[in-house]
Amino acid sequence: MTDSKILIIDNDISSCRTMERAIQQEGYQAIIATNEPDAVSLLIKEMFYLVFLGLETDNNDPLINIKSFSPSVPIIMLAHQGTIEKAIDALKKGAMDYMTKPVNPEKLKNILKTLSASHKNKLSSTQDYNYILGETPAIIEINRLIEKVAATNATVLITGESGTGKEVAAMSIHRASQRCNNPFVTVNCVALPEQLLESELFGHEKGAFTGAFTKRQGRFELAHTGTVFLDEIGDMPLTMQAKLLRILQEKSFERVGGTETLNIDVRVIAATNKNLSDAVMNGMFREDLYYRLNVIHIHLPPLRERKEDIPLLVSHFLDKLSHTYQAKKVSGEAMRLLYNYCWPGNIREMQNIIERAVIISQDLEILPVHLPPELQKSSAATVEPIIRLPDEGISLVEVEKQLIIMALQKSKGNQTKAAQLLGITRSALLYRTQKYGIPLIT
Ligand SMILES: Nc1ncnc2c1ncn2[C@@H]1O[C@H](COP(=O)(O)OP(=O)(O)OP(=O)(O)O)[C@@H](O)[C@H]1O
Repeated sequence: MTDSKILIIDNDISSCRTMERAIQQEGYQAIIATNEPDAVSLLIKEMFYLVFLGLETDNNDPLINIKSFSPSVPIIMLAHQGTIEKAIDALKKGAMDYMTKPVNPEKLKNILKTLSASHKNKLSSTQDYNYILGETPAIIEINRLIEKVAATNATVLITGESGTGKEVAAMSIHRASQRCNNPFVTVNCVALPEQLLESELFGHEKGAFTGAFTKRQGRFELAHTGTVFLDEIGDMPLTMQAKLLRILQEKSFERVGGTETLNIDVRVIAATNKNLSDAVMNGMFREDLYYRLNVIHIHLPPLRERKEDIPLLVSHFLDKLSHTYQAKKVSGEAMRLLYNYCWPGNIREMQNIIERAVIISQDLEILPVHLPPELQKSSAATVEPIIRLPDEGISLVEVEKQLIIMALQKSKGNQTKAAQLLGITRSALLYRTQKYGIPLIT
């Protein structure tokens, strides 16, 4: 079971064995990796409940490396008296906690008990919002869709601007599916040059090209019985698109330089922030592949189109950060700035801004001064008077009606754009048009 595996990464084998015994006594399975490459290949293949990371493996920041392969796994640093400062630094980079060596088995067991209790709490609180955190109608609908598609093996295409949570959605589908205890393997199609991407996806045989000293399994093979998440699919080179199409159609492939045909059972979820139908028209994306991928389409709206979720997301991030830093709350004025901002980097940007604010505020409260200048600017722009107040006064209802009509005219009747111009959701716009009897066709 996924939840029962704990990975120990440390080159101090006798310490690993002590930890292994304590872990087993608590009913978990311990897996030991004595070097970073072994650890990475385990992290690609399996999902772990927890990782212990010894600082002796520290050459090119293994913490960051592990987080890139397994972003959500909690990591506990193992530190010597002399390396405690480094361990504290690791906490700032996202490690959950640290233990000093020699490891005290009782302390280790306590950590496992605390984690298990907080895991149970987390599970009961995540049930409130199911998969994607949010209460706006669009997110409720997406969560329903995630639940439905999770029960199938259908290919899913997830679209949305950068930072809207496409990977979170893909992972949610995997976790809610029958494949949840099998691998979830991510490939970022834009991060790798074409030749490397091919070997990364399909693996290679020994001697397939200069530098291929050993046989290597590709991500599809590693994901057998699980899910492959192809991020930034819109940037996949055309030659690779043809090979991907074959995998989707025939569920088979050959390693680079190999003749043996391998059959695999994987579910494919792809994501892009590009407009794939435009790419098809421009000849940059294969039409047949587009239809193959687009069996189920999930579109994640940008944060500015679901502003009502902003306070909920802010408190979610504050809550998460309170495990590492002192618990803080956001002042009313700062919340207003957060609400008014247009969030071009979406939820990722919000997460960074809240983390920065939590770190720099000395107080228990986050104030406007702790937010970056662009948020203050956006607020100044929104308060700039755009409507003149006549001497005889004007009713607010009338102002709202006029603004809605202006937004619909400006967007040439496009409801999504009009809602964007007003900083409200499309359903909030439709509600208001109905309330005031404003016709939708302008
Ligand atoms: N609904 C959500 N609740 C909490 N955190 C979220 C949510 N959606 C996204 N995030 C967080 O926002 C960040 C960006 O999410 P993610 O990587 O899934 O976005 P993306 O759309 O795949 O971005 P990109 O296109 O740049 O790859 C992550 O740190 C993720 O944990």
